[in-house]
Amino acid sequence: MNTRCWVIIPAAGTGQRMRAALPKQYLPLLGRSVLEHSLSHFMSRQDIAGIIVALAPDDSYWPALEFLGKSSIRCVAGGPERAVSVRNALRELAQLAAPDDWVLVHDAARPCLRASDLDNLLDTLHEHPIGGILAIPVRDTLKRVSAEGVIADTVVREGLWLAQTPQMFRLAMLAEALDQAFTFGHPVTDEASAMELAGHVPCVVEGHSDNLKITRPEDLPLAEFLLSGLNC
Ligand SMILES: Nc1ccn([C@@H]2O[C@H](COP(=O)(O)OP(=O)(O)OP(=O)(O)O)[C@@H](O)[C@H]2O)c(=O)n1
Ligand SMILES: C[C@](O)(CO)[C@H](O)COP(=O)(O)O
Repeated sequence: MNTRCWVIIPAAGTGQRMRAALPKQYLPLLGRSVLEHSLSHFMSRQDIAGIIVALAPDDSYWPALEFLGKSSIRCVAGGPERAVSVRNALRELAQLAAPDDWVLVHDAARPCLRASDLDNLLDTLHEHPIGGILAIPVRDTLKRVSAEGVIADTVVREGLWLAQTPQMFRLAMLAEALDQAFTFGHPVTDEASAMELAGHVPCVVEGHSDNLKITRPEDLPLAEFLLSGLNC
């Protein structure tokens, strides 16, 4: 049976750390919004069955966006945390997809995803029983810093990776894992954390550091440089 691939784009955040006048996923980036760039990596792909975007319930920006293919995207109400937004989208997706279908969750705030990294993730994991994530190994020395702003200790960085998105998991497994995380009150900041808590062992596919998450003001000009250089 051919399993299909679906995409969930959590785009319901408020971008507090960005300190911008509007949610960071709607900030302009080379002539279109950050969100449109992130969506564009999936819109034209024949191997993506559909896209669900989780929007803030009071989002007034999405209706004003006009781009080719927008009407093919389903929208759901996001929640107070990213994981709730993803869970809401999974519930919508459960009406469209089969339990063993793949779901790729990709942050709206990651517009610089390389097509080659997405291809590599799909090619590496498409027959895997569980799935996994894009990630990059830590390159800097890591310090744990105390509340007083001084170094408490140095964290051994061997084996440490920075999780990115897309995070690619079997739909039913992920939905169950997220529900369990909420049931047991475990806050999760990514899908892999919920899968780990459920006892699964997600894979890691190495990506690139330019798949940055636009989080703070300095990230936007960096994304502009990367996108113009990568001709994404
Ligand atoms: N309740 C939330 C919070 C975040 N997100 C989305 O999850 C992605 C990663 O979250 P993050 O970078 O933390 O975005 P914000 O929560 O908007 O940022 P901040 O923490 O600075 O407010 C973003 O695309 C964001 O829109 C979401 O869909 N629902
Ligand atoms: C999912 C994620 O991008 C992986 O690094 C990250 O956990 C999102 O965290 P945020 O605090 O919601 O930005």
